[in-house]
Amino acid sequence: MTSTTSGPLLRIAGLSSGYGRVGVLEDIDIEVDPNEIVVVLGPNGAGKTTLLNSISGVARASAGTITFEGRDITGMRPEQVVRLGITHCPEGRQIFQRLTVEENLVAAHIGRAGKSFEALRAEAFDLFPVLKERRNSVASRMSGGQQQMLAIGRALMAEPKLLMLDEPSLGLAPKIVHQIFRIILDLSRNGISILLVEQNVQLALECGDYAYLLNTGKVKLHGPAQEMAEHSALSEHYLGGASEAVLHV
Ligand SMILES: Nc1ncnc2c1ncn2[C@@H]1O[C@H](COP(=O)(O)OP(=O)(O)OP(=O)(O)O)[C@@H](O)[C@H]1O
Repeated sequence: MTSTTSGPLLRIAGLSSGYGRVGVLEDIDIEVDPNEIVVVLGPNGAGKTTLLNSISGVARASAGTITFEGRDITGMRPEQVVRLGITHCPEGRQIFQRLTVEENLVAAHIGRAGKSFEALRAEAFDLFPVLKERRNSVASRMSGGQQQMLAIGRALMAEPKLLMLDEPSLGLAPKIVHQIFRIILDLSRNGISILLVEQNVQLALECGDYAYLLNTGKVKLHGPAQEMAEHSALSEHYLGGASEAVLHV
């Protein structure tokens, strides 16, 4: 296992994966460059979450490779993957509902790259001042937007080089969604690469550098986000259930 810093940060080549004997992804190629925001779009059941689960070691690869910073991480356990600098912020947030903001942040600090808990907490509070205001509040008492901010704040406590966000805008009011997307842009400007699964096609493509469209476990379309945005009518149509033939145009 050699490690190099040249080339993409994350390279997925010929990946097929799933859960037990259930195959979901088939022959997927995806790359994320340093400082890039890569968007993954697709209808329900397309395999977007399974892609993130495959990278974080939750879903098992049956073929292909996942390489991070030149190191083959295929088949690594989730805790090993986190320690290498990949953090998965799952759909539905999955914060500890009964714990306070502060306790949630403490639980997520793994001391990966040597920054102290206090330094990382200060960074999270700078990004999300509401978390500082509500540091002693129990998570379940907070709004959906605040809980999403806590979920991202928690993910940052592991000092990721690559942050994977699964539908961070889900169920949130438009004003909060814009706030979350501004934070995502800030994170990428601060050197964190982002792999973003989103149903909000328009905002995701405005924010992203490159995008992939998944359906039935395969990459159907990919390209620079701006070019993909020109396909947005197609994507919207697609998200409503267009045929594969249309997508191959
Ligand atoms: N733990 C699991 N075990 C078996 N099959 C699963 C499991 N999780 C998901 N699947 C199946 O894998 C397929 C892809 O699901 P996945 O959650 O990756 O899609 P998605 O694109 O993220 O969809 P959504 O937008 O609804 O979250 C679906 O057919 C789903 O039923």
